[in-house]
Amino acid sequence: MAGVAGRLARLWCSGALSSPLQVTRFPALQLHLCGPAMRASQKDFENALNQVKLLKKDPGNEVKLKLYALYKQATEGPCNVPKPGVLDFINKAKWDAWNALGSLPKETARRNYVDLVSSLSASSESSIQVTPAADRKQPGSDALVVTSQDGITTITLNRPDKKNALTTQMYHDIILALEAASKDDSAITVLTGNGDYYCSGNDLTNFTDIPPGGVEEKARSGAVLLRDFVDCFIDFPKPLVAVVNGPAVGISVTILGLFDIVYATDRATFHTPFSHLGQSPEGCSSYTFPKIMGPSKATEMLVFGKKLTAREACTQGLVTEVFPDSTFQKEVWVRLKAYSKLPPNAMRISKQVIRNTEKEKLHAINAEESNVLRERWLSDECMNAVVSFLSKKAKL
Ligand SMILES: CCCC/C=C/CC(=O)SCCNC(=O)CCNC(=O)[C@H](O)C(C)(C)COP(=O)(O)OP(=O)(O)OC[C@H]1O[C@@H](n2cnc3c(N)ncnc32)[C@H](O)[C@@H]1OP(=O)(O)O
Repeated sequence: MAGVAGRLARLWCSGALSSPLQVTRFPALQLHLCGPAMRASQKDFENALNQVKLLKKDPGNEVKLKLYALYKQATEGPCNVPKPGVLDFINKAKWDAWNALGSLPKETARRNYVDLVSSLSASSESSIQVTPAADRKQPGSDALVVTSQDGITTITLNRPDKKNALTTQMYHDIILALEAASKDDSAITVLTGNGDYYCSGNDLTNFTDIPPGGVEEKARSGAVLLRDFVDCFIDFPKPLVAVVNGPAVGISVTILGLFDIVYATDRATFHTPFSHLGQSPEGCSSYTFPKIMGPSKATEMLVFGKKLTAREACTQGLVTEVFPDSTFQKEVWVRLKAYSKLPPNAMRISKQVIRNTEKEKLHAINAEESNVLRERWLSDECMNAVVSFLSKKAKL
């Protein structure tokens, strides 16, 4: 059984158990009948499906099986598929869990799924808010989770096993999420990460997906994507807040100069090792960093790759405020919820007054940085650095 549990845990981590599993064997999680007044709406159910992706603690295999069974019952009804063979351990465990729900009505399964996820979230110390805006289209993959609640739209990088490195798909999804957030009824937008890292920057495996046009075409399309991505941050009309939950690397650091507020845990570090990687600064940092911290401190970071602690980054103006890691999530979300109740139009207009004079300049800088980086990506220095990382010879 330990072997099966281990394999299930690995499958869970890999996302292969697409939707998790509750059952009769666990009295603490008894299923209950509910009347119309206690119905879980489809929206509640979808929220719970999103919420489960953001659990900070692994809930364990038994709970995952319960989630799986409830999900299947809620979406497909009673189990009437053939029982897997005895040696097909994983599918048999899943089938047993689903089958144990018998003729439990779909609606009750849905309610129980929502309740179970809610109890798990309450005990997982996660203070990420996870109600999607009613009409928001969710990103194409689980690597980005967009939620909206209490006047705050939160975009969460959700690849904790890869330190939230940004894939090409994630850049596209963040662009779409920012466009949607700029038009939704939230007052504030937040970018944060799930897991121990905020973000480890560009996913270096992005460089391995070479199109038929070769590396030149790859560099060209990368530069266009980079420019579009950074343009969205330059133009974002509402207060934009980074909740930096852990170390930040590369482009996740450089774009902080385009945020309005940066809150960081004292566990966070800020690292832009562009020379080490044969690359050059992006995210308008060649302009914003010298402006924020003065040219020599900016040079230490952007040219020599000096890694800053959260407190150093705060002293130098890149970070607004640093919080102890133990109270970080609680303190930050209490603060943001209070800010989100301020009149939204006034906040938007005040941001414009502060930022608009710089916009044209920032767009020009973004275009220039993207062009320079396009050349850099074709350099031996950059290619060697990427190959070293991918062959596990080098790490920052
Ligand atoms: C189109 C726009 C382009 C914009 C360009 C932006 C430029 C940049 O962002 S430059 C910065 C690029 N980032 C890096 O160079 C970071 C590389 N990663 C590391 O050095 C280390 O992974 C780490 C210091 C971040 C963490 O080290 P740690 O020992 O704690 O964990 P690992 O075992 O190394 O990582 C776990 C897992 O995650 C994978 N991973 C982490 N970061 C990246 C990344 N940036 N790209 C691809 N993969 C990454 C790492 O390989 C591990 O994967 P496996 O478990 O499969 O080995």
